[in-house]
Amino acid sequence: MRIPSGRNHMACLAFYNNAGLQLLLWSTASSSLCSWKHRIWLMKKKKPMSLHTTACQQDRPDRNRSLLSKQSLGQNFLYDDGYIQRICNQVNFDVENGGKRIVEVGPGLGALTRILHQRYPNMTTIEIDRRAVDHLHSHFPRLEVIHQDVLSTDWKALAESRGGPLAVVGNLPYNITTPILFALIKNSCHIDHAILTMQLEVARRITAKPRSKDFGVLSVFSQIHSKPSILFPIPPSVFRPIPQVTSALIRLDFQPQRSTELLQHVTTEELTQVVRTAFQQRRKRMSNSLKSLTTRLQKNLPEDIQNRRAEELRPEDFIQLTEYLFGHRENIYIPQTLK
Ligand SMILES: C[S@@+](CC[C@H](N)C(=O)[O-])C[C@H]1O[C@@H](n2cnc3c(N)ncnc32)[C@H](O)[C@@H]1O
Repeated sequence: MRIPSGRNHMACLAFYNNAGLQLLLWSTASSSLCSWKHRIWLMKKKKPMSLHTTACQQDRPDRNRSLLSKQSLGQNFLYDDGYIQRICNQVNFDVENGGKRIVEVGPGLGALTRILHQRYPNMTTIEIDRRAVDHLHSHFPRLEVIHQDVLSTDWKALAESRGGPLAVVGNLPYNITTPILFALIKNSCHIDHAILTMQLEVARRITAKPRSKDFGVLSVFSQIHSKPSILFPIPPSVFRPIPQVTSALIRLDFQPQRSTELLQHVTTEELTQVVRTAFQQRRKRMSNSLKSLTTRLQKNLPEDIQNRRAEELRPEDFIQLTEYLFGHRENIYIPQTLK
């Protein structure tokens, strides 16, 4: 096979994901000059590049080639400028203080940070990956980067040090999305709102209504503590490596006053026991699904509730049910939810 030396005839670009499966190849040359043989030869010759690398993009911090993504840290980096801009456009908070109360979770290579930090110079970021922390320090010397596991964040202390409830933003590591959400919910009085990228499937569970298949534990707790809404879906193609699932940007407006009022007679532990037990067998009648709990608490469910299923109750109904089961109220009235 004749190997052409036609580097000047074409510009071929190849980048692989970390499994070496994704390949994008394009050519600016005419098809006659850029034969498939030539392309394959170039692909073999070229060492696989790490993510985010093209010759013209090396000056962009979020197109850095030295940081290979780690699946274990849920590193699917945002790659599409249109979506990066759309996500950043949703953030509008604490402008007068340079965004002192904005916290980005998992900034990674800085796809969102690059834009947010320009507008909010006093924002804070929390990142676990040492390589990303070093990268951020070198590209954004004035950026506040906390090198730690977001799950060990003391949200109360952070909010107090930043002057009030926070706006938490970020493209979440998908492997720990649910624990992060529960940590935010638990600290909802220190968080004003959150704008987060996550799997569409999780976003649907957060916003699901009773009697839908997605309605469950996450829906109940998210909706007691916040007003959640899906802002827009995000296709897999805008991330590198490309994930297998569609994502979504979601906004949760925390409502600490409302949740404190709703939860004044029950503890979170009591509510958690009831909701989790009920949803363990979501299709069963409550007389069955809650049997272990009612036996232990020596309570009989009112007849009206016995035949209902967990997925038919609204979040506030679970609070009433918990109050009743733990002896904080005599009667309960749970209306039938509309189909
Ligand atoms: C989905 S990537 C998002 C990166 C970047 N924001 C973007 O959109 O391109 C998730 C980021 O969270 C970081 N991360 C993963 N687990 C973390 C944890 N427990 N605490 C803090 N950061 C974490 C990863 O290192 C990674 O940078």
